[in-house]
Amino acid sequence: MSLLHRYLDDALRAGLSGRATSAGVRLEDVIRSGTRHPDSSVGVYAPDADSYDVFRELFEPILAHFRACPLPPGSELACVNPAAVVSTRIRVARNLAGHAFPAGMSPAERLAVEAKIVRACGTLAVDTGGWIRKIGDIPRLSLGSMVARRLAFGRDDKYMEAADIYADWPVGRSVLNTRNRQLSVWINEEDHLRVAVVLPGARVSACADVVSTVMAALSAQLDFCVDASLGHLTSCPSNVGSGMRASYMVDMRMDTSQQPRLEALESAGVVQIRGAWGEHSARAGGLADVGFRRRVGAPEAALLHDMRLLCAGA
Ligand SMILES: NC(=[NH2+])NCCC[C@H](N)C(=O)O
Repeated sequence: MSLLHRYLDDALRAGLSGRATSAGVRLEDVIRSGTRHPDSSVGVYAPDADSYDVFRELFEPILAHFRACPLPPGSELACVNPAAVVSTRIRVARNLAGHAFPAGMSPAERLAVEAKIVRACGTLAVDTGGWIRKIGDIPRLSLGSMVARRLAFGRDDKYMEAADIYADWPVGRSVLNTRNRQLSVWINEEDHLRVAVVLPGARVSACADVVSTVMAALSAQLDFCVDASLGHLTSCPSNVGSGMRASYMVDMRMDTSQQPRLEALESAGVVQIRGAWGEHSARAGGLADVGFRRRVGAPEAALLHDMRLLCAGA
Protein backbone atom coordinates (compact mmCIF):
# COMPACT_ATOMS: atom_id res chain seq x y z
CA MET A 1 0.00 0.00 0.00
CA SER A 2 1.36 3.44 -0.90
CA LEU A 3 2.08 6.01 1.79
CA LEU A 4 -0.64 8.13 0.18
CA HIS A 5 -3.23 5.43 0.74
CA ARG A 6 -1.94 4.70 4.20
CA TYR A 7 -2.26 8.29 5.43
CA LEU A 8 -5.02 9.94 3.39
CA ASP A 9 -8.22 8.75 5.05
CA ASP A 10 -11.66 10.19 4.32
CA ALA A 11 -11.50 12.71 7.14
CA LEU A 12 -8.14 14.09 6.00
CA ARG A 13 -9.26 14.14 2.36
CA ALA A 14 -12.31 16.19 3.35
CA GLY A 15 -10.18 18.54 5.42
CA LEU A 16 -7.66 19.17 2.63
CA SER A 17 -9.99 19.24 -0.33
CA GLY A 18 -10.92 22.90 -0.10
CA ARG A 19 -7.32 24.12 0.08
CA ALA A 20 -5.05 25.52 -2.60
CA THR A 21 -1.51 26.89 -2.64
CA SER A 22 -0.91 30.46 -3.80
CA ALA A 23 -0.12 29.09 -7.28
CA GLY A 24 -3.44 27.22 -7.29
CA VAL A 25 -2.20 23.69 -6.51
CA ARG A 26 -5.00 21.53 -5.10
CA LEU A 27 -5.07 18.19 -3.32
CA GLU A 28 -5.93 16.33 -6.54
CA ASP A 29 -2.74 17.68 -8.16
CA VAL A 30 -0.60 16.42 -5.27
CA ILE A 31 -2.13 12.93 -5.27
CA ARG A 32 -2.76 12.43 -9.01
CA SER A 33 0.13 9.99 -9.53
CA GLY A 34 -0.64 7.80 -6.54
CA THR A 35 -4.33 7.80 -7.31
CA ARG A 36 -3.73 6.68 -10.89
CA HIS A 37 -1.05 4.16 -9.87
CA PRO A 38 -2.07 2.16 -6.80
CA ASP A 39 1.28 0.31 -6.99
CA SER A 40 3.10 3.54 -6.01
CA SER A 41 5.31 3.36 -2.97
CA VAL A 42 4.87 7.01 -2.05
CA GLY A 43 2.12 8.28 -4.35
CA VAL A 44 2.45 12.07 -3.96
CA TYR A 45 4.49 14.78 -5.64
CA ALA A 46 4.69 18.42 -4.57
CA PRO A 47 3.98 20.70 -7.56
CA ASP A 48 5.36 23.63 -5.58
CA ALA A 49 7.14 24.40 -2.32
CA ASP A 50 3.97 25.75 -0.75
CA SER A 51 2.35 22.30 -1.01
CA TYR A 52 4.48 21.09 1.90
CA ASP A 53 2.86 23.76 4.06
CA VAL A 54 -0.71 23.88 2.72
CA PHE A 55 -1.05 20.07 2.71
CA ARG A 56 1.22 19.44 5.69
CA GLU A 57 -1.24 17.05 7.38
CA LEU A 58 -0.56 14.70 4.44
CA PHE A 59 3.16 15.40 3.94
CA GLU A 60 4.08 15.24 7.63
CA PRO A 61 3.20 11.56 8.25
CA ILE A 62 4.89 10.63 4.97
CA LEU A 63 8.07 12.46 6.00
CA ALA A 64 7.83 10.93 9.47
CA HIS A 65 7.63 7.49 7.86
CA PHE A 66 10.92 8.11 6.04
CA ARG A 67 12.58 9.58 9.13
CA ALA A 68 11.77 6.37 10.99
CA CYS A 69 13.75 4.14 8.61
CA PRO A 70 15.55 1.52 10.70
CA LEU A 71 19.31 1.71 11.08
CA PRO A 72 21.06 -1.20 12.83
CA PRO A 73 24.42 -0.81 14.59
CA GLY A 74 27.42 -0.36 12.31
CA SER A 75 28.73 -3.87 12.93
CA GLU A 76 25.61 -5.31 11.29
CA LEU A 77 25.95 -3.05 8.29
CA ALA A 78 29.34 -4.11 6.98
CA CYS A 79 28.37 -6.55 4.29
CA VAL A 80 29.40 -5.23 0.91
CA ASN A 81 32.73 -6.54 -0.31
CA PRO A 82 34.71 -3.56 -1.70
CA ALA A 83 36.06 -5.78 -4.48
CA ALA A 84 32.48 -6.33 -5.66
CA VAL A 85 31.71 -2.62 -5.96
CA VAL A 86 31.77 -1.61 -9.61
CA SER A 87 31.07 2.07 -8.96
CA THR A 88 29.88 4.58 -6.38
CA ARG A 89 27.17 7.08 -7.23
CA ILE A 90 25.97 10.12 -5.34
CA ARG A 91 23.18 12.31 -6.62
CA VAL A 92 21.74 15.48 -5.21
CA ALA A 93 18.29 16.93 -5.98
CA ARG A 94 17.55 20.66 -5.80
CA ASN A 95 14.83 23.09 -6.80
CA LEU A 96 15.16 26.82 -7.31
CA ALA A 97 13.39 29.16 -4.94
CA GLY A 98 10.55 31.18 -6.41
CA HIS A 99 9.52 28.68 -9.09
CA ALA A 100 6.90 25.95 -9.25
CA PHE A 101 8.34 22.41 -9.13
CA PRO A 102 8.31 20.23 -12.29
CA ALA A 103 4.81 18.81 -11.62
CA GLY A 104 3.40 22.35 -11.69
CA MET A 105 5.42 24.31 -14.25
CA SER A 106 4.29 26.24 -17.30
CA PRO A 107 6.44 25.96 -20.47
CA ALA A 108 7.74 29.50 -19.88
CA GLU A 109 8.75 28.65 -16.33
CA ARG A 110 10.56 25.48 -17.43
CA LEU A 111 12.52 27.57 -19.93
CA ALA A 112 13.33 30.21 -17.32
CA VAL A 113 14.60 27.60 -14.83
CA GLU A 114 16.56 25.84 -17.58
CA ALA A 115 18.21 29.13 -18.58
CA LYS A 116 19.26 29.91 -15.00
CA ILE A 117 20.76 26.46 -14.43
CA VAL A 118 22.47 26.31 -17.84
CA ARG A 119 24.06 29.67 -17.09
CA ALA A 120 25.25 28.44 -13.70
CA CYS A 121 26.63 25.26 -15.31
CA GLY A 122 28.64 27.16 -17.89
CA THR A 123 31.68 27.42 -15.69
CA LEU A 124 31.46 23.75 -14.63
CA ALA A 125 31.39 22.42 -18.18
CA VAL A 126 34.46 24.47 -19.08
CA ASP A 127 36.34 23.21 -16.02
CA THR A 128 35.67 19.56 -16.58
CA GLY A 129 35.51 19.26 -20.36
CA GLY A 130 31.87 18.65 -21.07
CA TRP A 131 28.81 19.82 -22.90
CA ILE A 132 25.24 20.80 -22.25
CA ARG A 133 22.54 19.69 -24.63
CA LYS A 134 18.81 20.19 -24.82
CA ILE A 135 17.05 16.83 -24.58
CA GLY A 136 15.05 17.83 -27.67
CA ASP A 137 18.29 18.21 -29.69
CA ILE A 138 19.63 14.73 -28.92
CA PRO A 139 18.80 12.21 -31.67
CA ARG A 140 16.37 9.56 -30.43
CA LEU A 141 18.81 6.66 -30.67
CA SER A 142 21.61 8.41 -28.79
CA LEU A 143 19.14 9.58 -26.17
CA GLY A 144 18.04 5.97 -25.70
CA SER A 145 21.60 4.81 -25.11
CA MET A 146 22.36 7.76 -22.83
CA VAL A 147 19.25 6.98 -20.78
CA ALA A 148 20.35 3.35 -20.50
CA ARG A 149 23.70 4.54 -19.13
CA ARG A 150 21.93 7.02 -16.83
CA LEU A 151 23.66 9.95 -18.57
CA ALA A 152 20.34 11.49 -19.58
CA PHE A 153 16.65 11.09 -18.88
CA GLY A 154 13.66 10.16 -20.97
CA ARG A 155 9.96 10.26 -20.24
CA ASP A 156 9.41 6.64 -19.35
CA ASP A 157 8.44 6.77 -15.68
CA LYS A 158 4.68 6.25 -15.38
CA TYR A 159 4.57 7.79 -11.90
CA MET A 160 6.13 11.04 -13.06
CA GLU A 161 4.04 10.99 -16.22
CA ALA A 162 0.86 10.84 -14.12
CA ALA A 163 2.11 13.74 -12.01
CA ASP A 164 2.46 15.91 -15.16
CA ILE A 165 6.22 16.11 -14.71
CA TYR A 166 6.66 15.40 -18.46
CA ALA A 167 4.19 18.10 -19.55
CA ASP A 168 5.27 20.04 -22.66
CA TRP A 169 8.11 17.56 -23.28
CA PRO A 170 10.91 18.27 -24.18
CA VAL A 171 10.57 22.02 -23.51
CA GLY A 172 13.07 23.23 -20.93
CA ARG A 173 14.88 19.91 -20.41
CA SER A 174 18.66 19.74 -20.75
CA VAL A 175 21.57 17.61 -19.61
CA LEU A 176 25.21 18.31 -18.95
CA ASN A 177 27.69 15.45 -19.32
CA THR A 178 31.41 15.58 -18.84
CA ARG A 179 33.83 13.94 -21.23
CA ASN A 180 34.81 11.38 -18.60
CA ARG A 181 31.09 10.59 -17.93
CA GLN A 182 31.63 11.04 -14.20
CA LEU A 183 29.38 14.07 -13.78
CA SER A 184 25.85 14.50 -15.12
CA VAL A 185 23.54 17.41 -14.47
CA TRP A 186 19.87 16.92 -15.30
CA ILE A 187 17.71 19.99 -15.73
CA ASN A 188 13.94 19.80 -15.21
CA GLU A 189 13.54 16.09 -14.69
CA GLU A 190 11.85 15.14 -11.38
CA ASP A 191 13.42 18.21 -9.79
CA HIS A 192 14.78 21.39 -11.39
CA LEU A 193 18.30 20.16 -10.79
CA ARG A 194 19.78 16.71 -10.36
CA VAL A 195 23.55 16.42 -10.02
CA ALA A 196 24.99 12.91 -10.19
CA VAL A 197 28.61 11.84 -9.79
CA VAL A 198 29.70 8.28 -10.55
CA LEU A 199 33.24 7.10 -9.80
CA PRO A 200 34.62 3.64 -10.44
CA GLY A 201 35.11 1.43 -7.38
CA ALA A 202 34.05 1.84 -3.75
CA ARG A 203 34.89 5.52 -3.21
CA VAL A 204 32.28 7.33 -1.17
CA SER A 205 34.64 10.03 0.09
CA ALA A 206 36.10 10.83 -3.33
CA CYS A 207 32.64 10.90 -4.84
CA ALA A 208 31.32 13.19 -2.08
CA ASP A 209 34.27 15.55 -2.64
CA VAL A 210 33.39 15.95 -6.32
CA VAL A 211 29.72 16.48 -5.46
CA SER A 212 30.50 19.14 -2.90
CA THR A 213 32.80 21.04 -5.28
CA VAL A 214 30.11 21.04 -7.95
CA MET A 215 27.36 22.01 -5.49
CA ALA A 216 29.47 24.81 -4.04
CA ALA A 217 29.95 26.26 -7.52
CA LEU A 218 26.26 25.94 -8.40
CA SER A 219 24.94 27.26 -5.12
CA ALA A 220 27.10 30.36 -5.47
CA GLN A 221 24.96 31.21 -8.50
CA LEU A 222 21.57 29.65 -7.78
CA ASP A 223 19.09 30.26 -4.99
CA PHE A 224 17.85 26.86 -3.84
CA CYS A 225 14.48 26.24 -2.24
CA VAL A 226 15.14 25.46 1.42
CA ASP A 227 12.63 25.18 4.25
CA ALA A 228 13.88 26.28 7.65
CA SER A 229 12.83 23.06 9.36
CA LEU A 230 12.63 20.49 6.54
CA GLY A 231 15.76 21.43 4.58
CA HIS A 232 15.85 21.20 0.79
CA LEU A 233 12.40 20.71 -0.71
CA THR A 234 11.97 18.23 -3.56
CA SER A 235 9.12 17.02 -5.79
CA CYS A 236 8.99 13.68 -3.98
CA PRO A 237 8.97 13.69 -0.18
CA SER A 238 11.44 10.77 -0.18
CA ASN A 239 14.22 13.23 -1.08
CA VAL A 240 13.45 16.07 1.33
CA GLY A 241 16.29 17.20 3.59
CA SER A 242 19.70 16.80 2.02
CA GLY A 243 18.24 15.78 -1.35
CA MET A 244 21.07 13.27 -1.50
CA ARG A 245 21.05 9.59 -2.43
CA ALA A 246 24.23 7.54 -2.41
CA SER A 247 24.52 4.02 -3.77
CA TYR A 248 26.93 1.33 -4.86
CA MET A 249 26.69 -0.61 -8.06
CA VAL A 250 27.43 -4.06 -6.68
CA ASP A 251 28.34 -7.14 -8.69
CA MET A 252 26.35 -9.74 -6.78
CA ARG A 253 28.27 -12.58 -8.44
CA MET A 254 31.64 -11.50 -7.04
CA ASP A 255 31.24 -12.81 -3.54
CA THR A 256 28.27 -15.00 -2.81
CA SER A 257 28.61 -14.51 0.94
CA GLN A 258 27.50 -10.87 0.70
CA GLN A 259 24.18 -11.56 -0.98
CA PRO A 260 22.20 -13.19 1.87
CA ARG A 261 23.39 -10.53 4.33
CA LEU A 262 22.42 -7.73 1.97
CA GLU A 263 19.07 -9.32 1.36
CA ALA A 264 18.49 -9.54 5.11
CA LEU A 265 19.17 -5.81 5.34
CA GLU A 266 16.74 -5.27 2.50
CA SER A 267 13.95 -7.28 4.16
CA ALA A 268 14.56 -5.33 7.37
CA GLY A 269 13.88 -2.13 5.37
CA VAL A 270 17.42 -0.81 5.83
CA VAL A 271 18.71 -0.88 2.28
CA GLN A 272 17.03 -0.83 -1.07
CA ILE A 273 18.37 -3.10 -3.81
CA ARG A 274 17.42 -1.75 -7.22
CA GLY A 275 18.21 -2.95 -10.71
CA ALA A 276 21.40 -1.47 -12.12
CA TRP A 277 19.65 0.64 -14.76
CA GLY A 278 17.60 3.06 -12.74
CA GLU A 279 14.94 3.16 -10.11
CA HIS A 280 12.32 0.80 -11.48
CA SER A 281 14.67 -1.41 -13.50
CA ALA A 282 14.71 -5.16 -12.98
CA ARG A 283 17.58 -6.83 -11.20
CA ALA A 284 19.37 -8.53 -14.02
CA GLY A 285 22.89 -9.50 -15.04
CA GLY A 286 24.14 -9.80 -11.47
CA LEU A 287 24.48 -6.03 -11.01
CA ALA A 288 22.44 -4.22 -8.39
CA ASP A 289 22.22 -0.66 -7.10
CA VAL A 290 22.40 -0.69 -3.30
CA GLY A 291 21.53 2.36 -1.25
CA PHE A 292 20.00 3.17 2.12
CA ARG A 293 16.30 3.84 2.63
CA ARG A 294 17.14 6.35 5.32
CA ARG A 295 17.51 9.75 3.68
CA VAL A 296 14.86 12.23 4.78
CA GLY A 297 16.01 14.58 7.47
CA ALA A 298 19.41 12.92 7.97
CA PRO A 299 22.45 15.16 7.49
CA GLU A 300 24.68 14.43 4.53
CA ALA A 301 27.60 13.43 6.74
CA ALA A 302 25.48 10.77 8.44
CA LEU A 303 24.30 9.38 5.11
CA LEU A 304 27.89 9.15 3.87
CA HIS A 305 28.94 7.51 7.12
CA ASP A 306 26.25 4.81 6.67
CA MET A 307 27.66 4.13 3.22
CA ARG A 308 31.19 3.72 4.57
CA LEU A 309 29.92 1.29 7.20
CA LEU A 310 28.15 -0.73 4.51
CA CYS A 311 31.39 -1.15 2.62
CA ALA A 312 34.56 -0.88 4.66
CA GLY A 313 37.26 1.05 2.84
CA ALA A 314 34.95 3.25 0.77
N1 LIG B 1 11.90 8.92 -7.86
C1 LIG B 1 11.20 8.84 -6.76
N2 LIG B 1 10.80 9.93 -6.19
N3 LIG B 1 10.93 7.66 -6.25
C2 LIG B 1 10.07 7.42 -5.14
C3 LIG B 1 8.62 7.38 -5.49
C4 LIG B 1 8.23 7.05 -6.90
C5 LIG B 1 6.74 6.99 -7.17
N4 LIG B 1 6.12 8.27 -7.09
C6 LIG B 1 6.04 6.09 -6.18
O1 LIG B 1 5.36 6.60 -5.35
O2 LIG B 1 6.18 4.91 -6.25
